[in-house]
Amino acid sequence: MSSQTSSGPPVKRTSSAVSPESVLDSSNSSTAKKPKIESTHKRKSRRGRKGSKRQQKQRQRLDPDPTTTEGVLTKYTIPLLMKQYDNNHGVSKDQLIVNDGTMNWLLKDQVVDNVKILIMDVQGDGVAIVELPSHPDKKVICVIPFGIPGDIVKIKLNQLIRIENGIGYCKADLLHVINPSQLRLAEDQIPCKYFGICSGCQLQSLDYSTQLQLKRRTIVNAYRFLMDESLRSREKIEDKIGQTVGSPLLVGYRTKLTPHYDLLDMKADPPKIPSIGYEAKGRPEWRVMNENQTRVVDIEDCIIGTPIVRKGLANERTRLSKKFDQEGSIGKKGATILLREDTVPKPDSKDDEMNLNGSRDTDHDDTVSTIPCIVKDQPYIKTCVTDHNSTVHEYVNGLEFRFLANEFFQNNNSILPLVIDYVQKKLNFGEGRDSYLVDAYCGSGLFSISSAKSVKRILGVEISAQSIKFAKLNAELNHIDNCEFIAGKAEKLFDQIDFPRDQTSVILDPPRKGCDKVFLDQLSQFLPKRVVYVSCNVHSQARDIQSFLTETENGSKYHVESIRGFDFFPQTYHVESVAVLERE
Ligand SMILES: C[S@@+](CC[C@H](N)C(=O)[O-])C[C@H]1O[C@@H](n2cnc3c(N)ncnc32)[C@H](O)[C@@H]1O
Repeated sequence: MSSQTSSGPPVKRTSSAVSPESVLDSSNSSTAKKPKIESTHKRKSRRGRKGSKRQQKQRQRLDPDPTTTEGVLTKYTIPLLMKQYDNNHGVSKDQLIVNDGTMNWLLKDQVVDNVKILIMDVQGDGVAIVELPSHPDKKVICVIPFGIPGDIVKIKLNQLIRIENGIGYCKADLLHVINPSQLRLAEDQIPCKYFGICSGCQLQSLDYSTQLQLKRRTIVNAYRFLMDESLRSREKIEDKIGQTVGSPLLVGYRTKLTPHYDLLDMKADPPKIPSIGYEAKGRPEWRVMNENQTRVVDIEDCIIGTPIVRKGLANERTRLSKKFDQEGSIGKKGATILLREDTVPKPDSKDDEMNLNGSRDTDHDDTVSTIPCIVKDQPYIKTCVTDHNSTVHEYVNGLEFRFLANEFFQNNNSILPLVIDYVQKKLNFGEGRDSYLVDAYCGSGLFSISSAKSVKRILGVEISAQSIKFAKLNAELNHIDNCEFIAGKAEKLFDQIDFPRDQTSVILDPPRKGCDKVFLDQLSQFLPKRVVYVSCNVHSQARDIQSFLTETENGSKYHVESIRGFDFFPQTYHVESVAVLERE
């Protein structure tokens, strides 16, 4: 590790001991106040009854859903930090800035030196308690994107946000790393030049093993926060949370990117071509500082995209730039660009190749850009699809999946074989295909079709009629005749299920908000042998598992068998969590 940041003189690393385990220290969390948890649909109807949209937004800001990143920050991380600070430093929380509506303009733009980052929040931002030069008797909690625990940094205060009990926390920009944490990688080891400016990735300045440990810690903390202490200790939850499984690809893994641009840029006088990329985050001097930084960072290349998606980004940027030169605009709507990898058999002739669906290289004879690959020992090619309504083809463990380009499909093809293998083991199908599988929130049938050979019958349910159409097609393409798929809300499956419960396993893979209470109640009444809950939001997963085990008819007959993270999105804070419930 080098001991130098990108700008300024050589610096010494901080001597304070910082282990990956303390990246988000939660040692006192068992005493943190547990939030009052309401299921998502209850919150919605409560909101629906009261007030205008503005009032609802205001209330949401003051009382965010505890399963959202803002909810975790304000209801768990900040109270925990205050408690630790209280204990360790003898500083009363009376000294913290209260946001009474007058403080915002006093704080804004203050530059503070020698700020020590104490912990990292669930979104990968550093959090510190900052002594204010303007108010020597006061302190303010600051959330500092790209700060790492143990860093000593220079920051600029930004917006003060009011949370529970009038306490405020301040968003701040990391201006300069004065003394880097032991965890921080040297500048030249950070893979992307936009890191620190672009909001897309949060963890590139940590090595991969630290990223994985951090993601396990996110899961541990989510269960500490959202599950009752008595249930946690009865279930020995923390002992059951395994090491997070890494992605085989650390960059070049994302089969879908959706960069966007700001239409307002074109309204300037004279109009200018908008930046195409991702939202800007922070205004760092510690990385490349662009004086004219716009709301969207202009990204020429995104290293987490697969090679063909990266090529697609370059093509689309050239195409839009030419369009702007000719027409003075790149369009009035559709400010998001879809780039999705498609894998198809290599066409026999050049003519067929010209007719392929995919982004074209307008700098080189307008041909569709392709990258050769091998699928099932045959020559295939990859293209980058940009049309939302195109059918996309993807191969997982030799099985073919088709789906609409703008519908859901997992975005990291490299980790899917590991996840599918793990999930199938946990679904614990018996010998001789006498098991049954229910696939709730099944999308275009990834888990069903991957499991079809091991079970007698499968029933999948999914709210998107388009995805169900493709799930049926995918079963046919892979010569599978024991899967049935129905369109509708997940609970619809209980209307028609006739599987023997003792031989049935259920896989759930809901969207970020998690499951509805009505679904969990019916799942419990159905009483399957096993439940494997795959989630892209471990906080809603923890809430749902707490609710299933303690509030549903048969919940007490289940116990948590294991919980394990899978890193679908290296370099970002996201983690996918797979929890397994087993009936006694
Ligand atoms: C995270 S994706 C999982 C898809 C699939 N398991 C896969 O891996 O490809 C969640 C899916 O749930 C669907 N969905 C959202 N709300 C639903 C509901 N209430 N009932 C059934 N499906 C729903 C979405 O359309 C989406 O396809």
